Amino acid sequence: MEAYNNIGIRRRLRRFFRRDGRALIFAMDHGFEHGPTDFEENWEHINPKIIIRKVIRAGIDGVMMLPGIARISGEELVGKDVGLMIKLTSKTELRPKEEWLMQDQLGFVEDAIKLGADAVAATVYWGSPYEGAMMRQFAEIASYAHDLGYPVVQFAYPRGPYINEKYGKKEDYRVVMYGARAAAEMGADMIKTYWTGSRETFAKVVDAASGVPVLLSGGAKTDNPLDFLKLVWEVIEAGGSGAVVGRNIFQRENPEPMIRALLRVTHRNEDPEEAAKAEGLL
Ligand SMILES: O=C(COP(=O)(O)O)[C@@H](O)[C@H](O)[C@H](O)COP(=O)(O)O
Repeated sequence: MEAYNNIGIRRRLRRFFRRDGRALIFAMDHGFEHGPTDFEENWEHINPKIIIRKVIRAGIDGVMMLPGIARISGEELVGKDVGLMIKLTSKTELRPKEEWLMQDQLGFVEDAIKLGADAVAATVYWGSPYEGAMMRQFAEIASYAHDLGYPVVQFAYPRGPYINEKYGKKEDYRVVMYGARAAAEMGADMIKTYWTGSRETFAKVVDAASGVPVLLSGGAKTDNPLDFLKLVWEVIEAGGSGAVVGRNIFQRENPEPMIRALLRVTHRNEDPEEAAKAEGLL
């Protein structure tokens, strides 16, 4: 059993990562996690079928979404060479603010498998008063998924009152590094986390994960596409394994050139300015 499920995990992880060990993954959980207003900049992308068609056409390596979005846009993914990651925890911003530090389970590993997932994902807010509940939730998802040969991705986000008190912000490299390390120690197969502000500090986060791939969590859309390309370039230079990007893709009217430029930076180590020029972004 052990040998079988290990092979399953490795094969399924490769559906996201190219031979260079890097991946560009499109994130579309915002309608739930931030609310549909995130799509107002480019309203047609509220329809997952439309944006998923575009990101696949541009050559994205993988997509990440909640179970219902995978159900709605499922046809777009059939027969396509793209990894599917289903996220099984979330929270809305409608709940009382004191509970924003918790993500709850909204689906099950079996649901993700039925939808054709290649990996499942769950968030842990390291430093939250609900940290223990999210650890338990992650452990249950991981134990079940690993038994069946499915990789598990942790969105390892430091977030909580003591972090702000002690370090000033959740992006301080010491706490991002701590979260990534905790995710690796829990048995995550891939880690998604925040930018720490510099290549040197992000490299320490990568070191702390000790071989578990660390991907950037994109963040808010930058006005200038070049700024975001530069950020992803820094991640790659720091030893990061790529990026999981939502708003910098779906909030752009024409996301395909941006995706192609991101792929150039991620997989060809292309200079961000050259990549932007090549795709007509400058
Ligand atoms: O993790 C998320 C939210 O994080 P957040 O609480 O906004 O820090 C997701 O909704 C997104 O998948 C993630 O932020 C990646 O999308 P972008 O940040 O690139 O839009």
